[in-house]
Amino acid sequence: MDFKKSNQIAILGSGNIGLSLAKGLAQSGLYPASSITLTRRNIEALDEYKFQGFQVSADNVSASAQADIIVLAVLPQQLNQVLDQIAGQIDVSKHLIISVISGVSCEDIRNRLKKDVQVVRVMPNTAIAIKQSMTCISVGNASQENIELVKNIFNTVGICVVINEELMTSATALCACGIAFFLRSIRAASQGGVEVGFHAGEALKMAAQTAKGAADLLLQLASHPEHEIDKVTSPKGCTIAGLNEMEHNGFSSAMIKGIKLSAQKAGELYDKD
Ligand SMILES: NC(=O)C1=CN([C@@H]2O[C@H](COP(=O)(O)OP(=O)(O)OC[C@H]3O[C@@H](n4cnc5c(N)ncnc54)[C@H](O)[C@@H]3O)[C@@H](O)[C@H]2O)C=CC1
Ligand SMILES: O=C(O)[C@@H]1CCC=N1
Repeated sequence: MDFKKSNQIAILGSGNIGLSLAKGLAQSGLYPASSITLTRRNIEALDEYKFQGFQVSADNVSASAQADIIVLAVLPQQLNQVLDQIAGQIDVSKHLIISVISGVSCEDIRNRLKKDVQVVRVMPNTAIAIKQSMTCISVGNASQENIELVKNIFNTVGICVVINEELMTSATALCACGIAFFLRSIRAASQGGVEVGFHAGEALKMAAQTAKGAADLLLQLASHPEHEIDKVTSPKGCTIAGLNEMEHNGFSSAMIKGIKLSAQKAGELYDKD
């Protein structure tokens, strides 16, 4: 199968992640807006995207028939209805299915759709809208050519890694939910900043840039967090005082427990029947 840039993508379920993906793809230049069909039940909510050149539709069946790549981006509890709708349209020699749905295996989708259709499971995060997603991929039964195609797409809108499918719910917690966890940390830091004297707007900007700098220290220097922390904590200084106070209040423990619970919950979202 030869998927070219001009080929058609249908995103079934254009909510938060579906639209973030659409924005990232169009911004990347890999797929122009005109090659992407966005579906949802109430298409008036997509007027802004129609204006930007995306195709919009309430009809999953015709959108799937016209597409080469079908992205499943509805909630787990909405999936079976969508799969049953489009099953008759699936052409195994043409279609590639990309599912971003948490807790649903490639096999679950093949069992409901068509046994031999190629399905890849992908877990992006909302930073895909600005081409900064950490995306995990499990390749299912896809051909090497389609695996390369999917890797190319998700490397264009961020960074992707291929992982075993049994780790996909863990990836959901760490990377997809992770966006919310880090955003809440930044928000909390900004609230601390207000307590020590800054206006809310400037505190948020200062906290966000500080978080970005911390992440880039790790990414650009391939450094370990504790190595970088050791450089900040002067003996008897204010950093270690603040850091230890946070740890006494369960900072690391709260993050670890939250990620574990999210991963567990991600595995319980889909009811096959
Ligand atoms: N929000 C996120 O950051 C991420 C979400 N996911 C997964 O993506 C999926 C969607 O999540 P969200 O975007 O957060 O949910 P959402 O509720 O914002 O989006 C789902 C969209 O599907 C539409 N929809 C429902 N039934 C439909 C149907 N029959 N035909 C067409 N459209 C239909 C809804 O109107 C809604 O716009 C979930 O399965 C979630 O696990 C995966 C990675 C990240
Ligand atoms: O909260 C959720 O269930 C979805 C999956 C990952 C991010 N949002």
